[in-house]
Amino acid sequence: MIVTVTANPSIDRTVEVAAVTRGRVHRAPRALVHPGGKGVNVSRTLAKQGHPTTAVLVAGGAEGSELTGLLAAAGVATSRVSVGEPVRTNIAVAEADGTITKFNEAGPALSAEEAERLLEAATRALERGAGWLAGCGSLPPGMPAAFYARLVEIAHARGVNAAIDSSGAALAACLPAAPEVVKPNRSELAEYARIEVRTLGDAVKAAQQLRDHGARAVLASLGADGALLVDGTGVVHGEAPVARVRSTVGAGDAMLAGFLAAGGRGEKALREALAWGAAAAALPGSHLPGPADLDRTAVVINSDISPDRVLGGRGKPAGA
Ligand SMILES: Nc1ncnc2c1ncn2[C@@H]1O[C@H](COP(=O)(O)OP(=O)(O)O)[C@@H](O)[C@H]1O
Ligand SMILES: O=P(O)(O)OC[C@H]1O[C@](O)(COP(=O)(O)O)[C@@H](O)[C@@H]1O
Repeated sequence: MIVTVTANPSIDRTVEVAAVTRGRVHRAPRALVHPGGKGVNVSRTLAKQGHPTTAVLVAGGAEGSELTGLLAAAGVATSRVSVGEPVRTNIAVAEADGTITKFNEAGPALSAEEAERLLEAATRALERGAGWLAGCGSLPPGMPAAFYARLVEIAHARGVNAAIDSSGAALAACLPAAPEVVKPNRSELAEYARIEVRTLGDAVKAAQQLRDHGARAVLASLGADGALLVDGTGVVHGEAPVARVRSTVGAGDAMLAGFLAAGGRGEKALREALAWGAAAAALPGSHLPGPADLDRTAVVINSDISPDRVLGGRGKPAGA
């Protein structure tokens, strides 16, 4: 069982347009509406793949009921903490060339009492039996940055492994609690290490800093350049090309879901993570992959990593 915790879930709306021109009205033929938030997406992917999961989340207002209704319809078990303010809506604009522009609301502020109830709900879910706890996404305004550190401590006190996917102060603050894995993307690596992450070597350096400050392993997602796994045994890089990228919204969440479903450590889990992340990138909106969407044969693992490989390009050395 994998328990996910989402302190700041969302309703995700994706509108598809041919191309964006700033300052113009765009008529979108359709909008896709999905339950959102990083932990919610990890649980949605696991459920779709037939893996036991419970999504612990805060959900207020009519939007909160819509969110839990959508999750029930998708067969995702939830533990809902009702709060005063309504769930946020996040908008993604998908252009025909694969460019995604996202507008994420800050989300409703939680009171200290609501934050405590979320931790209690997570604790109860773990006590029903879990191998992993995944704490994912931004924290709502006013939530102490130490929230994820407390979640990791709650997991460890019950012999449960902890994975954290967050950014900024919330990511930094969880490290002393020694989560088994953190999952930054390229910009989160750069923000944490305060360096420009231009090459694979830069990404490895930034990931090492996260390990130096407490993370046991770093699963760093690098968009079209795949992902790095940096742990106590070394560094592995892998990738899985996607013929047509439809929407990368949720790709990082699907990737973390694959990693945890495959045991949460080592090259075998990295392979699964890459297959699930690539499958999500090939699907529109926040659609997440089921078993039939996975192509494990597309995954390539590079044990000898090329530190000069420029990210965002296709293998060109830095300065070339
Ligand atoms: N353009 C792409 N081509 C192939 N795989 C992709 C692409 N974009 C994302 N992915 C897959 O999804 C994972 C997560 O994407 P990324 O954008 O790095 O994370 P996040 O969604 O957390 O920002 C990547 O590590 C990769 O496996
Ligand atoms: O909590 P944050 O950082 O605002 O992110 C929330 C958004 O991230 C998502 O979970 C997608 O995540 P990724 O694109 O990083 O995989 C959306 O469903 C949601 O709108």
